[in-house]
Amino acid sequence: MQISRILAPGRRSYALLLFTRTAVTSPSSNSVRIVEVGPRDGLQNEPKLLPAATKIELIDRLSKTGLKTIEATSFVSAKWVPQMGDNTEVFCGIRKVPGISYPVLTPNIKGFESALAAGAEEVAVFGAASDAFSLKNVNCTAAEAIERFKPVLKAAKENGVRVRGYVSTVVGCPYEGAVAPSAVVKVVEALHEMGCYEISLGDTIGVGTPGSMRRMLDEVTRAIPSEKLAVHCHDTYGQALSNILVSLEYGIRVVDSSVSGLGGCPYARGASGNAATEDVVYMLHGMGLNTGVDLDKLIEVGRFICSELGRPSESKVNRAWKGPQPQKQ
Ligand SMILES: CC(C)(COP(=O)([O-])OP(=O)([O-])OC[C@H]1O[C@@H](n2cnc3c(N)ncnc32)[C@H](O)[C@@H]1OP(=O)([O-])[O-])[C@@H](O)C(=O)NCCC(=O)NCCSC(=O)C[C@@](C)(O)CC(=O)[O-]
Repeated sequence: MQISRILAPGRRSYALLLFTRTAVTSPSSNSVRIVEVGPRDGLQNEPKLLPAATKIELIDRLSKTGLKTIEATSFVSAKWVPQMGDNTEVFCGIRKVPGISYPVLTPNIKGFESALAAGAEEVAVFGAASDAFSLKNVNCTAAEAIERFKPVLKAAKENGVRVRGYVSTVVGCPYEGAVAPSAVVKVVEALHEMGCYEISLGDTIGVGTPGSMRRMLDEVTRAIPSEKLAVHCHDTYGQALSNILVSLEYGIRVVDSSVSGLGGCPYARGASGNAATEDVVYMLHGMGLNTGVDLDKLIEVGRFICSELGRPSESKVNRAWKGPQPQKQ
């Protein structure tokens, strides 16, 4: 699979072409699951409080696009992230479609208990590979955050709730700069051992490049199988799609993205939105990979939320879209 590793650096573009062919012809690797993070990651940084009804409508519309995972909200402190203060109202207000998972973020047992009371069946804990970011984001070090997750994982197991894990700052930290792959491995292994069914690798501030992603993925995929991994690429430096392509090369088949590229982390200054879901889906479909997402419907949802927010879409595909492309005869 990782053809680039056996080719000289100058020949890596050929490697990607070869990889694309491999992916298209191998049925087992032909599908990619998109984790839509727009309603949570996309909106958490919005300075103006959005009505819960708009968030509910966004999620309900996303539920009709073919997406199978839609991160709905987070059960964090409203003092820290005011935009998520309506978590219970939003979570209870959405029309849950059978077959779609609606995970919510829970930083500690308090958040987990509130999420459980609201009826959550999947939660996500979020750690980081750098202490400085962790301290700003959740007010404790990376190692202390892992300790806070232990009771969450225990309670989740007792209640039949699935837990996803996040690792932020996997290639760069807004406060510490470049992050060593070994620091990422440490947190990934801890989350994996603790029982997270999947671990999402977050380039929180979008500074990664195919080079730094490869260096990080070389080590992480040696520690745990790529089937357990997802990528979460912000697009601050315009590298998100390239970085997602690299992760596909490593066998990763779960990609986080945000409709119309909404988002950013309130505790990572300068971070822009995630890779836009429309752009990711367009790229994957163009590679012959299946996402189950109806791009036309997704475009409409992107236009809906951007009109609610009063700004243009960050998705190039959404801005350019003129309807479905003609099919080859
Ligand atoms: C984690 C805490 C709560 C620690 O905050 P703390 O102040 O250290 O917490 P504490 O345990 O000392 O409690 C202080 C107060 O918060 C309350 N509290 C305590 N826990 C909760 C909770 N779960 N829900 C609601 N309230 C809570 C608690 O009850 C108490 O209330 P008070 O007595 O002052 O009235 C805080 O730092 C926090 O909420 N941080 C949120 C950070 C956040 O949401 N960041 C964005 C998400 S992460 C992200 O975007 C990155 C990601 C995932 O997308 C991947 C990537 O891009 O890299």
